[in-house]
Amino acid sequence: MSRKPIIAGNWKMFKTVSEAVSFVNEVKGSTVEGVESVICSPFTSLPALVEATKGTDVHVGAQNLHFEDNGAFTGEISCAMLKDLGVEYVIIGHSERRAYFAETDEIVNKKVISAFRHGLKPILCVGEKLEEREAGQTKDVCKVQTEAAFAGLSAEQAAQVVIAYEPIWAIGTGKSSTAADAQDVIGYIREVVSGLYGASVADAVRIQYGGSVKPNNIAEYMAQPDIDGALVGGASLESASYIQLIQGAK
Ligand SMILES: O=C(CO)COP(=O)(O)O
Repeated sequence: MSRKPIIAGNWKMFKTVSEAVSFVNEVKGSTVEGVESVICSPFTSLPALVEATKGTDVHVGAQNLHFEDNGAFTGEISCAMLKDLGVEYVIIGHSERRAYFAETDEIVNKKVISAFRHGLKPILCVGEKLEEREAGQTKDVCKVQTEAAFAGLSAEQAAQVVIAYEPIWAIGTGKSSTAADAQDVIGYIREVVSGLYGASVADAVRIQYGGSVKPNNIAEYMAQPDIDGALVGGASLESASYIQLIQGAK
C-alpha cells in the first residue's frame, strides 16, 4: 500500500490573522502533487485560513479541541465549532499540551473519539521524554500512548489517524532524532497498530516524525520506509522554508 506523504506545520502560538493569510498566499502556488500539506494555526486564524485556502491544495488544522460538544468550559473550543468553520485536521495530545495543560492519555483518547464523531481527522502526537529515552523506555512509552489514544476506535477510524512521533527532547532544540532512530521507533509504532487492528490498518496509517525537522534533513526522514511525513514547528513558520519542506517530502 502506498501512503500519501503528509507535511503538517504546527504554528503553535505564532502569527496574527494577517500574517497567516500572507503565508498562505505565498505558499499556495507551490504545493507539490502527491504530498498533502496541512497548516495547523491558532484558533484565531482558522476562519481566515479556511477562506484563503479554498481552491488550493493546502489543508487547515487546529491545534487542540475540547472533547465535549458544548458546556461550561471557559476558554475552550469544541469539535463541532471547528467542523463548522470548515477545519479538516486537529492536532491531539501534543507534548506541550500534555506537559503544560495536564493532558492525560485518557483525555487524549476522549479528544480522538470526539474528533471522529465530528468528522475531523486527528494528528495524534506520541513521544518520550529525555529521561524515558535514557532509561530505555522509548518504545514502551509510545506503545502505552498509542494504545490509550486508539481505545474505542473502529478499524475504519483507526486507519485514518495520522500519528506524529515526536521525541520531546528533539522539539525546538535543534537535536533531531537520526533518521534511522526515528524509523526504528516509527516502525515499532506501526507494529503496535498492527497488534490492535491487523496488518492492513497498520499499513494504511500514516506516521510522521516531528522534532527539529528542517529543509536540510526532511529528505533523510522521508527516505525511511515507515516515515510518511513530518510535523514541523519552527521551520513551518517561514513560507520559503515551508515550501522547501513540501518539496523535500516528494
Ligand atoms: O513540536 C513540534 C511540532 O509539533 C516540533 O517543533 P520543532 O520543529 O520546532 O522542533
